[in-house]
Amino acid sequence: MKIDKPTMMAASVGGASSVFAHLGSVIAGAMFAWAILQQFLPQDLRSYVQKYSQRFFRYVYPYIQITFNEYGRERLMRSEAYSAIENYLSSRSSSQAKRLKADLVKSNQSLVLSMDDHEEVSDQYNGVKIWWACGTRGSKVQSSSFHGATVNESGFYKLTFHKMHRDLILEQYLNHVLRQGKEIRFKNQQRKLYTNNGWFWTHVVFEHPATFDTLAMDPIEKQEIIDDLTTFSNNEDFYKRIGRAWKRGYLLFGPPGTGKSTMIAAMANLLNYDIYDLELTAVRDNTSLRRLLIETSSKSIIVIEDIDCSLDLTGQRKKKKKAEEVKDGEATNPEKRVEKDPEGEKASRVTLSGLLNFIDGLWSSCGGERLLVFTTNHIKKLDPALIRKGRMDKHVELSYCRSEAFKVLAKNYLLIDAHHLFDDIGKLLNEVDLTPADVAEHLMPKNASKNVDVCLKSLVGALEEAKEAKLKGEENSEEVKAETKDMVFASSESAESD
Ligand SMILES: Nc1ncnc2c1ncn2[C@@H]1O[C@H](COP(=O)(O)OP(=O)(O)OP(=O)(O)O)[C@@H](O)[C@H]1O
Repeated sequence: MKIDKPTMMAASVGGASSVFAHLGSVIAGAMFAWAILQQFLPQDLRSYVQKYSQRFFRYVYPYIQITFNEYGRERLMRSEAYSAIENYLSSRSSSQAKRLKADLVKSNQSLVLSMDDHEEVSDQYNGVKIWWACGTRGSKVQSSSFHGATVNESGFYKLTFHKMHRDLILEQYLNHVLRQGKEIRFKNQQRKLYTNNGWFWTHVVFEHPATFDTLAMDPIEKQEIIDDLTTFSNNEDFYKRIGRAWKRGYLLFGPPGTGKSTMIAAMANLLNYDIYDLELTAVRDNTSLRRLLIETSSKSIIVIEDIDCSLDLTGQRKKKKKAEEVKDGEATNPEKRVEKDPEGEKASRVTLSGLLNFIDGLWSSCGGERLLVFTTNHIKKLDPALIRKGRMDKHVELSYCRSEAFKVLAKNYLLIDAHHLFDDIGKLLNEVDLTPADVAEHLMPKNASKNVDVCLKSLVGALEEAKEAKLKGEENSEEVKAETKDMVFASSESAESD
């Protein structure tokens, strides 16, 4: 059965004016009769008539309407449902509505269209037709304040459908609209990079260009990570079914300059997630940590970089280890030491158990889609409780640049897939340890013409130097070993003769 909404059952264009004239006189007549009746009918009888006329109207009018307001009663926050509907209707509005509103998103790069007030569009769901109308309540009130006008306007969407489809619309269609609308919003939305300033977050627009295509690492391992991430992101129902919070922990480890931060940016770009870069040393205590983490939104990556340096996560205060860390840590990554805020470290009382309680407990009650990523240059320094499976589900080692990873860098930096120096470079890279950051430095354009040969020869030179230094180092250590052996042998001989 084909159902048409009454407002859409307009007569043909030719008879429209006579229909409206007739309708107008009927309404005017009814209003006049009602006004007269109100004069003479007693109060009780009047409300009785009102009640039954409404019932009658409901009975003959077979449509249900639902209104979604832009703001709640407090007018503080824009309703999420309203935004989701606006996004969901965007494509239908641009193809059906005659009057549209336009908005710019993503640094003015893309235009989002929505229907203007009093426009109406239709939608189909499982063969059922649905109508959406848009309107505004209130008005712009001119005020004498410095800002000129106070906006009291609030938009709304009105959904109309036949009452025989009530269950389908309420149980399935509305969920479908909200879910799709949120997805569209995430795609259009600019991603943000949040950092914590003490116990509150501040953010900037996140525009890191790294992707998994530009990340230099073993291609098989890379594909595994991409599959793992996309499976995680598409599996809300699975997590619900098995009763687990929709979260996944990644531990990225490896020497400095091997691409841990770059991989986090690539993850965010792949999944369209925001990043929350949590600086633990700036968090005073476990309560502040909990507050910060509760404020993180769904579809986000919460990152704790250099977790081994962030805090003493064995539950002891940082002070004890400070001398030791400065001694062995500065050699591996001097920059990190400079970044450390001694004030923050003094003030921070975040403990390992506070962090673990959050990872295990809090997310389960918050719901939402979140990745937790820890990075470290020294995996052995970490407490095993922190990185056990279930907390850190996937351990990814980012290591020195080998020939496969080099090919990715050459393609990105020099736009080449092959070169006669590739074989030599591949062999040398397998013999010495150079980080992708070091290799990339040699592939940066040396002059305006971006000479490929110059770049690759510079890399070969650096690799040969590194090989020579390695061989020398090995020879020296052999000599030292031999000398030590001789000394041990001599001292044991003298001990025996004694
Ligand atoms: N695997 C990689 N693929 C592509 N580029 C890389 C890779 N590793 C490093 N780089 C380049 O080197 C620079 C430093 O890399 P990145 O900051 O990601 O390393 P990191 O492992 O996080 O280092 P750290 O431990 O010091 O934080 C980046 O700007 C990036 O361009």
